[in-house]
Amino acid sequence: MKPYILEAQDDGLLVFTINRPEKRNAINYEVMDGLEEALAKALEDQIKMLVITGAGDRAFCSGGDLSSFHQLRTEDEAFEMLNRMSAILLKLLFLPKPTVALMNGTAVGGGCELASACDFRIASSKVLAGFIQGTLAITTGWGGGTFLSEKLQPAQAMKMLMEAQLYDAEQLKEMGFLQLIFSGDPIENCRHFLNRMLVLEGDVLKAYKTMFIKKWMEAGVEERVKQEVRNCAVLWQGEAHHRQVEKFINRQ
Ligand SMILES: CC[C@@H](C(=O)O)C(=O)SCCNC(=O)CCNC(=O)[C@H](O)C(C)(C)COP(=O)(O)OP(=O)(O)OC[C@H]1O[C@@H](n2cnc3c(N)ncnc32)[C@H](O)[C@@H]1OP(=O)(O)O
Repeated sequence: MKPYILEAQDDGLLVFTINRPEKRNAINYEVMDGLEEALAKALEDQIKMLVITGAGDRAFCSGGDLSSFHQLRTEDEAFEMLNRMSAILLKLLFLPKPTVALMNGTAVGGGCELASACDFRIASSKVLAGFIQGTLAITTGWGGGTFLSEKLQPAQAMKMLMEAQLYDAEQLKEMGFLQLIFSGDPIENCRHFLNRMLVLEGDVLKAYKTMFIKKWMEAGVEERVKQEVRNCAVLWQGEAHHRQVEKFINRQ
């Protein structure tokens, strides 16, 4: 089974689906390859918007693939992976077209970082989501902390990062993380959410998005993400982090 699906639809939507439901759509290197492919495809003229979602109804994305990334022991090894994924998420943030995290299910850790890089987050009413990295004795390491601090009120962003817990859909909307809670078919609800935007010319959408990109560039987002990656890589090599990940991997 291919770990991702990329589908360009007639109305200009490009839909990227992480297709690892049995691993709760955890991100491994193949999913990263897929995201890079999607971001290149999204630049084509006929594409108006990019939607990112997960297969199945359990998870949007459970973050980094812990079995695979647990092999990375040192700061340098962690840095390489974190740096690659942060570059992907920066590209997503700076994509000159609107992007949507269509949260069909739970989003944990890096799954929330992926969602934070998108312009809109809409979620099924059953969703739980949170930046639980703190419980693994690391911080966000893909740029998500920086993105969140640009998108939420500072105190809300800080609370979400520092509490390192999962919240339900109502709480996420209240905090400003979600723009819409839906029940029923995710893609139908996503189309409904995007209806009015999709009828506009692609150049209009692009011009508005560019205004925000300029703001983020002026706010030094790129440099702040680099610092976030470096900080996380240092924590990654600590014993406390490896111990917590082993606990998850070896749980019964
Ligand atoms: C590494 C980057 C870092 C960052 O920079 O942000 C992070 O992403 S840190 C966060 C890493 N993610 C996690 O800690 C989440 C771990 N997973 C869970 O807490 C739960 O699985 C879930 C996401 C809440 C879903 O729970 P549930 O629906 O009950 O499913 P299971 O727990 O039974 O899992 C089913 C299956 O999937 C495997 N799985 C789940 N998440 C991951 C993951 N992140 N990496 C690898 N594999 C994962 C889990 O091991 C089960 O597999 P099997 O035992 O083989 O069935």
